[in-house]
Amino acid sequence: MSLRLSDVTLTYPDGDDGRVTAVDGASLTVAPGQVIALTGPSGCGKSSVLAVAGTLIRPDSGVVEIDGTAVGELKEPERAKIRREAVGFVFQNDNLLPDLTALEQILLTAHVRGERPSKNRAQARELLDAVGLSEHENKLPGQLSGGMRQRVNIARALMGPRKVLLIDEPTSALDQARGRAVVELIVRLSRERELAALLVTHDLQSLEVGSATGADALVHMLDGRLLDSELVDA
Ligand SMILES: Nc1ncnc2c1ncn2[C@@H]1O[C@H](COP(=O)(O)OP(=O)(O)OP(=O)(O)O)[C@@H](O)[C@H]1O
Repeated sequence: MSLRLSDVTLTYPDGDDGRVTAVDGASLTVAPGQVIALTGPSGCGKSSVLAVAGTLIRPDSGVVEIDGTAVGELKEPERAKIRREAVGFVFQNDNLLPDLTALEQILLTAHVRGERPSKNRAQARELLDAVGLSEHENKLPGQLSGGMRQRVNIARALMGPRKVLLIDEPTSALDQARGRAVVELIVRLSRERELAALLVTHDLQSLEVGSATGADALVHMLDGRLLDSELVDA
């Protein structure tokens, strides 16, 4: 399994000597090529699940496995390596740098990993092609529409030997048609590349769970708990 959370609990200090429980005993398995959507009210813990799954935060208890490795037992440099190489993040804002072209935005990820851009140019071009932007590789973010920028963002998240894709509200800045196209793109690329994808969203209209172009399952979250997790925990 590419991503597995077993009985994960995460608390934060509440600023008053106490702790707030953001994730409460969450168990979830996402297989390669599977897309699980996670939804629930604001503050229920969705982003915290992504942060734990992506090794950005260590949980208080429980096990997180990425591509079969229990990442909680690793030291920080090893966790950082897995995060840089195996995990792609897509956040709601595209966070593109204003002075880099679409191609350069994607190459930057490899540059951060210490690789030479020339080595990765072919993969970056292939990713731009996969998101339908090969004719726009030299454009700056200011010359692209919101939907195109989000597609650059997705291509950037896929650069490298990815196993897991973690996506937080990718459609919130888009209208419904573009939002649906972005979700379809995430689903198609995750299946083609056998990525385990966990997609946080409020936008259930863009989802079409169970259809050919939709997520494989929808998991509801409330007060830190995954309500339907048995559906996908087999
Ligand atoms: N860094 C932090 N320090 C303290 N409490 C936090 C921190 N981050 C999140 N929380 C709290 O943890 C709980 C879960 O927050 P989280 O952001 O994971 O929820 P969410 O479902 O993603 O919300 P939203 O949909 O609004 O983004 C909330 O009560 C929130 O206030």
